[in-house]
Amino acid sequence: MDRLLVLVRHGQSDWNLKNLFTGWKNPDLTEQGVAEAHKAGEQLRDLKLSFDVAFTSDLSRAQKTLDIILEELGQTGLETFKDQALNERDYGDITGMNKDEAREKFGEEQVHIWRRSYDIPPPGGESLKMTAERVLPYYKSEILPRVLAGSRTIVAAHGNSLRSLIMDLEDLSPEEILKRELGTGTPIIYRLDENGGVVSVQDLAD
Ligand SMILES: O=C(O)[C@@H](CO)OP(=O)(O)O
Repeated sequence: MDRLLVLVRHGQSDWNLKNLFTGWKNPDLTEQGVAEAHKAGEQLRDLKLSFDVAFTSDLSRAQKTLDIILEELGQTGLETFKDQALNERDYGDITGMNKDEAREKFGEEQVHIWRRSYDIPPPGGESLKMTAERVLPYYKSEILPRVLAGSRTIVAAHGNSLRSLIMDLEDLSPEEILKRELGTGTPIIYRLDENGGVVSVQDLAD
């Protein structure tokens, strides 16, 4: 049985381009982001992959990325579940702030801690651990059972919601996940065993 799980971070958003903390805000894809989503779809098509079910967040940059990928695969109208459990990590009070300006104001180290520590949240926002605490229950109750039943599954979501899932899938330590950066619009292809363990992983960025 093909237990296929493809994860893809949305293409570049307007706020990625402007270098702003984005979180739960809802900027659109840039032209480059749209192009990245088309490329992701083409890459999956070249690998002759297709899907039985899709999952995405409540945010349009991820939904549009998924739509474009499905269009490239000739699979528009595929059964799709949208849920805010897959949303980006909430950046709280620093949402909308420029990342360079935040470094000037709060210091390089503090901003790095807010962006990449495991369990220290930015003020009023979510840490990666808190993000995992909503992503993983949703993954385990809604996504994984479908993958294990043989439904080929694609998940279009966000840098940090996917990092929290990858940490669990690949059994990474908080130190290891800190260093893991996900490219915009770049699919990662997993094949799972009957218990949900990873048999193989192929990051199309490599
Ligand atoms: O701004 C954000 O919401 C995220 C993803 O773009 O940024 P970071 O890389 O700081 O986690």
